[in-house]
Amino acid sequence: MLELQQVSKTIGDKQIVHDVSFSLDKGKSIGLIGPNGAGKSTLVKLISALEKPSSGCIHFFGEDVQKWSVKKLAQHIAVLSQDGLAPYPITVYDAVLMGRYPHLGFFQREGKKDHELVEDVLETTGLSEFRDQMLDTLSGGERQRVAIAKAMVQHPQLLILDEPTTFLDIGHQRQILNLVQSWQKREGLTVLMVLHDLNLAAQFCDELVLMNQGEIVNIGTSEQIIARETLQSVYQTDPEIIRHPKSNIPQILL
Ligand SMILES: Nc1ncnc2c1ncn2[C@@H]1O[C@H](COP(=O)(O)OP(=O)(O)OP(=O)(O)O)[C@@H](O)[C@H]1O
Repeated sequence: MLELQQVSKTIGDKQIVHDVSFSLDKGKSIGLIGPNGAGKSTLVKLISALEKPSSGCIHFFGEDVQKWSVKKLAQHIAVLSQDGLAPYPITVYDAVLMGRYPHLGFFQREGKKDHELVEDVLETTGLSEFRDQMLDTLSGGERQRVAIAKAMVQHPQLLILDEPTTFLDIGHQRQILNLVQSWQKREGLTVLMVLHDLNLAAQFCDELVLMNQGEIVNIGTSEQIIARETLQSVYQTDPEIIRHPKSNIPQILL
């Protein structure tokens, strides 16, 4: 569904992303991990066509995303940044409804179906009680949930999340990732998320792509990637690897 072929990005004389190739199947989730400055956010900007690669190509269902209009991009790909939605003075309901805009025609107003969808999604995301509250009065965690709700009504095929848990407490981290995971399983959503927390990445992603210095170091399951030698060389630290008592997934103790 998503395929990157030898994608590179150079800014000035600095090569930020170098020769990156991987593919992502429909309905799967990939965790993009790696140390600070590895090139993860830059790669996300390239995939979501916010930036152009210097060389290589990115295909979505066989089409070059760089050639897509902004509207077509928004119909297929939703991107969530780490701080969620900007705190504009509009209600939660209106902010979520904006997720329908890419699907409306020129000058077309939202219809009954759009409003029903917003109601459903507010319910699913536990936001019904906030529907009339202004976005700029919400906490960071609540705003992040509104961003997920808006992405849900946008109905993308690919959801990209750049560090979605940065400003969230552990309860809300789990809540957001559970929401994304159940959406993925329910509707076959494809997910690409940048995560610094390797324990969450191991628990919530089907596959991990480990980057360092602009390049892919390794791609595999958490079993393959969350291994002492692999992490030691990339992160310059010596973590203990243990097993999650319930899921048996490898987890890191620093
Ligand atoms: N516009 C730019 N001009 C120059 N250098 C840039 C630019 N954008 C990114 N970089 C550099 O590219 C490298 C990769 O940045 P990027 O933000 O993609 O890394 P990252 O893996 O997301 O890092 P972090 O985990 O710290 O967010 C960094 O060294 C950064 O300074």
